[in-house]
Amino acid sequence: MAEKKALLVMAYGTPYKESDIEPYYTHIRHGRKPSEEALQDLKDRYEAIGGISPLADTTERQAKALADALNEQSEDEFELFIGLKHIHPFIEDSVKEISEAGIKEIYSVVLAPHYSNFSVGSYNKRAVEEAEKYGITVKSVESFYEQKPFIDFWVDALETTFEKEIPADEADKTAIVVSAHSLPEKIKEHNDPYPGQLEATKDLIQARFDKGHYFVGWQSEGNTPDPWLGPDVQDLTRELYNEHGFKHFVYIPLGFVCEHLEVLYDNDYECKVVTDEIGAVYHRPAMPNTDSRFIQAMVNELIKL
Ligand SMILES: CC1=C(CCC(=O)O)c2cc3nc(cc4[nH]c(cc5[nH]c(cc1n2)c(C)c5CCC(=O)O)c(CCC(=O)O)c4C)C(CCC(=O)O)=C3C
Ligand SMILES: [Fe+2]
Repeated sequence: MAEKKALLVMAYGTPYKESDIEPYYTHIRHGRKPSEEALQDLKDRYEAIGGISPLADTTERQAKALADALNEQSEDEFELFIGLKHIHPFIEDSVKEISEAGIKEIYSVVLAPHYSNFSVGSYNKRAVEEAEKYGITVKSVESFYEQKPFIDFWVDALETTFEKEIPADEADKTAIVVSAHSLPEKIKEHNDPYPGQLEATKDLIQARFDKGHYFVGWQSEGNTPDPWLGPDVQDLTRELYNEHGFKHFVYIPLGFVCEHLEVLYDNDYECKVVTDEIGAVYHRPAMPNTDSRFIQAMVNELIKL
């Protein structure tokens, strides 16, 4: 039998308890402490979604579902390790653990569908740099947004939303807002594939579900002076209402893979403030979480490596 391999599932990470918020935020800011005001603002947002984020638990369930599906479908045997970007277990800690387990080959995937040098690229780089210290090889999934089961998931989510929540004669008065986490606009200078991949995801979904009107937006931009990719989903909502008078807004934040702060606050609270203000109806289908189609999209990419 072939030697056991490591499946390294990487994700953003979230505070486990309130006292983790400050070190977590400091890590996101590359070691610079946030101001008291910015820290309080983040604490208030976690408080507004119920104290802490469901992300830690969901990441674990997603990783386990992925490892199970991969082990069922692959001839190789994979042992699961989780490595996080901004809190323990950090990516480097997990790679060290893999070396201590005597495993020589890592297959890695980030729980994010699109590739940017700034996001998925930086996770992969951290894994590779640490693995090199131990003579471990790393093969990485770079993206999975094009995978048919991933598109199936979102097409089905839209079909269900239109069927259950939007009267047939109002489908034409509906905006579908496709979004991902914004990144600094300067990524475009280096031909980063991220904006094009979000646009392509929209096209793949639209080719299979052609009700409503599609728009691409960006959300959750950081608090820095440099310009970020836009339009921001809140501004876009207002603009679309002013131009077209849409009655329904369906948000599909498909750059994310589960309900967490960015979805529960930036969409479900902030975008809803705008739809309430203009008198339109807010819709946000459930996120993939452990849906088997989402899991299969990642399995298909891992098996190709
Ligand atoms: C591309 C990208 C993804 C998607 C891909 C991936 O998943 O990797 C993502 C996901 C997430 N981002 C998250 C949380 C945060 N991101 C922040 C700040 C930032 N994110 C950035 C990028 C991304 N972030 C950037 C460029 C910054 C600015 C940093 C700077 O200052 O240069 C901040 C600081 C405060 C604020 O700005 O809100 C927080 C709290 C959570 C966890 C939510 C939870 O706990 O439920 C998740 C899944
Ligand atoms: Fe973030």
